[in-house]
Amino acid sequence: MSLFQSRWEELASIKAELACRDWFPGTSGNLSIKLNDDPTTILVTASGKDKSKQTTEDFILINDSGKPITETNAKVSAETGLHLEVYKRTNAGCCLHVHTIDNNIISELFGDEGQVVLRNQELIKAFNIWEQGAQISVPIIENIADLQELAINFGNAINPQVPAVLIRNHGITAWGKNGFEAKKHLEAFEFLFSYHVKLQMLASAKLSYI
Ligand SMILES: CSC[C@@H](O)[C@@H](O)C(=O)COP(=O)(O)O
Ligand SMILES: [Zn+2]
Repeated sequence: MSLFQSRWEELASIKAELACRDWFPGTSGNLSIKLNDDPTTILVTASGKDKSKQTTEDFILINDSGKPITETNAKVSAETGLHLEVYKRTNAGCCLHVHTIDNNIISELFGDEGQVVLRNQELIKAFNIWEQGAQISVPIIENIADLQELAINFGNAINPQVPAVLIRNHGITAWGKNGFEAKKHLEAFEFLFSYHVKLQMLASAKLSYI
């Protein structure tokens, strides 16, 4: 199997799994996986598609400027610029962007602080942080309509030690050195966000009964 085919299948399988979790509502979300460095080649999702469906036009091969390098009628993801920032600034091999209710609520709850600090959770070990009292701080940037400016702000917010950035009331972009690690990181962040949202809800429900 060629490298192109194996990366295509790897990304298609991640896409199918995330779709089963309902993480691509309303055609939202975009995914990418790197094939090569020097010159950089990346498979990225086509824009505006129903990401719960599998088609032969799901991914487009692009260069490090985001331009397709094979013949295609499809358009690259509107948020390709954000993926390129990740590949430029980290050792990522795969990058996943999803909109979920939990990541949107967390981004709004902590948006004014510009970060959310996650701590006291076993699953922090998914980020390869093993010490007692471990914590991880996820940057949060404002969502703006100008996607070029959004990509610049997103790139500036990247901390190579933390494999994700939240975009306020929009979604999360998480990455890893390969597809397996990117999905592991994304799932761990979403677990931690869901835990915090539910805990916060329980805390405020309890207060209102007192
Ligand atoms: C249809 S709402 C979502 C989009 O505006 C965007 O944020 C998104 O995640 C998907 O864009 P896409 O161009 O399909 O990759
Ligand atoms: Zn998006």
